[in-house]
Amino acid sequence: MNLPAHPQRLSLPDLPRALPLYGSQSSRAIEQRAQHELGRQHLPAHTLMQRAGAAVFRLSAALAPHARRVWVVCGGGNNGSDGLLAAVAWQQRLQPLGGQVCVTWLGDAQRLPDDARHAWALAQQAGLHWAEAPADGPDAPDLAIDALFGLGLAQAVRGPALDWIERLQSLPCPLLCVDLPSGLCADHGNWHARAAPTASPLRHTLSLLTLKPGLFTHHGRQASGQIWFDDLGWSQLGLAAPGPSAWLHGPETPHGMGPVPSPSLLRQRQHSPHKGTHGSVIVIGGQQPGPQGTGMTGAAVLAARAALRGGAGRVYLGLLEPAAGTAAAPVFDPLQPELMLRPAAALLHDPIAAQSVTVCGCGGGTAVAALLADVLATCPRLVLDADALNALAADAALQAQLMARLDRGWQTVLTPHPLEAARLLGCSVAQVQADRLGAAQQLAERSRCVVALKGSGTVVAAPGWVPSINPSGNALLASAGTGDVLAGLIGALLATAEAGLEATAQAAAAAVHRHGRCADRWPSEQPLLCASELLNCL
Ligand SMILES: NC(=O)C1=CN([C@@H]2O[C@H](COP(=O)(O)OP(=O)(O)OC[C@H]3O[C@@H](n4cnc5c(N)ncnc54)[C@H](O)[C@@H]3O)[C@@H](O)[C@H]2O)[C@@H](O)CC1
Ligand SMILES: Nc1ncnc2c1ncn2[C@@H]1O[C@H](COP(=O)(O)OP(=O)(O)O)[C@@H](O)[C@H]1O
Repeated sequence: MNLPAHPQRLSLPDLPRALPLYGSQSSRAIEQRAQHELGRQHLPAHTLMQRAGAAVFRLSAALAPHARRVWVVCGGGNNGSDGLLAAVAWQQRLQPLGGQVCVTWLGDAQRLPDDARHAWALAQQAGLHWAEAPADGPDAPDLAIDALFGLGLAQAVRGPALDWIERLQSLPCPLLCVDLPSGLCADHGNWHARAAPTASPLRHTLSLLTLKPGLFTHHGRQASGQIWFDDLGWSQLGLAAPGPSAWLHGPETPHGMGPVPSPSLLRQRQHSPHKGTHGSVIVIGGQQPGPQGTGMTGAAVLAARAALRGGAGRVYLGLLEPAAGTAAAPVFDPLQPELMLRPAAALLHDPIAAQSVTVCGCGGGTAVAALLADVLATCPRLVLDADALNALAADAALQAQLMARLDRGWQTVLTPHPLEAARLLGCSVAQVQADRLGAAQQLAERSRCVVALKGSGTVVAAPGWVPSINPSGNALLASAGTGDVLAGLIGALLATAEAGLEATAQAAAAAVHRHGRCADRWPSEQPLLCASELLNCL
């Protein structure tokens, strides 16, 4: 048998290059092409499945080399057949050692696809031990393989599989999920069983033939654990793949352009830059305390500081006017005196606005709505965040103004979290989360903007392009103010980017990646990362 190359450990977040992701439909098309080509080359029937089974066995043996009691849970489709072949290989290994493989099988022997029938026959010959559940106590499994459902999971799981999935995901031993964790939707990262699994360092997923987008967004990262990839020899077949459903962001950009130079690289290359070389950023936001005492000045300050730390040469902070009878705006930021504070309206009417990137909305409250038409009309390069997005969602005239910006060659980046995206799309948060790639793309097409839909696996989309999923970041970022830091950082990277939609999308994706990587590099002994600490890592 032609053995596949070793499974490759995906070292997130720093991939050497962007990786194509294929949803269930394109994965099946790729499988068909591979099967056809293998047949044309006169390789034996079931070669692909044999390779998949061998890859599962090999990786599981590497993860748990001393395992003696292996529980393999198999479904009645081809995911299950990969599991059955791995179970047979484990049986051959463990028999002389006195160990045991226990197989739980959910299938109908009368209605099996071709590959699965073959695997079933091999499993019968091997004399595996079949049971509804593994032993408990001292004989409990020390390795488990989840081969219940993969690409074929069509709807919410019902019946005994629900209990098996729950049990698999909570075992105190290493678990290898075949292709996808059973319960996870390959296309969207939705969870179709009971409660989505909590994170576990014992969990691994080996994605076969293709990498699927659902592994990297919504519930995907948490449910999959460490992700591995084996292309089952696809790259050696020399066949053209269909266009990817999405990209997993890497240093080579997803849309075929060269790498985006970071401001620090620019500085290294040039000897005599001046502050103008590194671009200017204006931050507009920070509603100040009104008569009720509520204010959000800090959000705009975070964004402005992030723009500075992100490499912008000059940063202006335009705080929204205080309401009559309330305290005057601060005149400078004592912790970051480099920031230049001006009233927001004055900045908008200064020629600086035409030459800068404007980040608008952080902590903007209700006050930002009054300025938004002016911002859309005067700022050629714009990042809209938070309350600017909410104001936009509530006003059709502003939306029309936003859409028209691209005709002037003006670029806009929208940075919604799922609730803001739902408001903009006129749907529910659940609908956004159920198809994050689709929601981001729809919003990008509708608004004619670059969109960064935030959350686990932030999606960056632009009109007419294949979206990308960001592989960096973690739940440490789930705290107030980290989004403001991201908005400021996008502003900084845009300030030195080329003009045009592609360069804008690249800069946004690069900023999202850098922001997430700070959280990934945060020392594990420090359990909390607040937004102002995040600033120090940019
Ligand atoms: N396409 C590929 O990329 C390759 C696929 N292989 C494996 O084959 C898998 C795809 O095989 P299949 O198409 O047979 O799909 P699966 O094996 O993932 O699932 C299909 C089976 O699950 C049942 N099922 C689906 N949803 C259910 C639900 N909600 N509740 C209960 N039962 C449900 C179906 O009736 C069917 O019996 C991949 O995930 C992978 O593991 C590998 O063998 C080789 C390459
Ligand atoms: N679980 C998570 N995994 C990765 N990134 C996350 C997670 N939760 C939040 N984030 C990131 O944290 C930031 C939060 O932004 P946002 O919701 O706008 O917060 P705020 O408005 O309080 O600043 C976004 O960049 C988002 O992608």
